[in-house]
Amino acid sequence: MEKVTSKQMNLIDSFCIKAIGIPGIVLMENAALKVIKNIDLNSYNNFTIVAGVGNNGGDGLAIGRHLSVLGKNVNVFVIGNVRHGSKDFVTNYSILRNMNIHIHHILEREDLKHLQKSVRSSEMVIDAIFGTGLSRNIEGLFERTISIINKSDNFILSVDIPSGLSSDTGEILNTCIKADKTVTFQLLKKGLVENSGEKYAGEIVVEPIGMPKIAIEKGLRNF
Ligand SMILES: NC(=O)C1=CN([C@@H]2O[C@H](COP(=O)(O)OP(=O)(O)OC[C@H]3O[C@@H](n4cnc5c(N)ncnc54)[C@H](O)[C@@H]3O)[C@@H](O)[C@H]2O)[C@H](O)CC1
Ligand SMILES: [K+]
Repeated sequence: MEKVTSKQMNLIDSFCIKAIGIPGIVLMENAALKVIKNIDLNSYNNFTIVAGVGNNGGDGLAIGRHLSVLGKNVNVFVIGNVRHGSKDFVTNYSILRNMNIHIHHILEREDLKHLQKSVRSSEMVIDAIFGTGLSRNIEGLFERTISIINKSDNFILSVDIPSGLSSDTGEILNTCIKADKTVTFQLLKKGLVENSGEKYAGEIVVEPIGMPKIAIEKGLRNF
């Protein structure tokens, strides 16, 4: 199976959006629905969603919306500065607010007790903190958040990449989510099957999200 780097994925992404005209929010919605497809909805009713403020976080918020609409109990946490949020993250953030779905913001250590309480009462954590945009060592509140999630006895499903794993090299950037399952979008990211990837990714499922072959070939030609 073809393995790609984050650079190649970004090329494919931007070709889809800019050259073909598939809006990023459409890809994000497709991604969210493919994660829902990989959740056994008969076995899980209580979820903790932990989202960063990039598009990986946007995926997480869209997943939370669908789970809520399906009648599941969902606690949504956002970590990072929403004002720095990506465009598509902000779209999904606003939708949740308009639906009066409470969003817990992890801004200081004090806020972690709400996360601790949530993971004690949930059965599954959706890890949507970082995806292919992880760019430096994870520290501070992000590190503590990952530790709380890893110590919980929840089933951990990572969106695209376990947060903390480099999608290019499979190295851990100081700490990493230890996922039971990773649903990765469209193509297998190199880091998932190299170095620490296999130890942290859990079961890997590659789910197409509607990217046309013409876009994929564009990205694969650039390495
Ligand atoms: N490629 C596709 O076809 C699709 C990808 N989707 C999802 O988008 C993410 C990639 O999103 P991106 O916005 O590029 O980056 P991330 O969300 O992974 O994170 C970037 C975010 O995090 C900040 N950051 C990076 N490193 C750190 C750190 N160590 N500490 C704190 N903050 C950090 C950075 O500043 C950004 O704010 C991909 O994985 C998919 O899940 C689409 O949604 C679907 C199509
Ligand atoms: K993730």
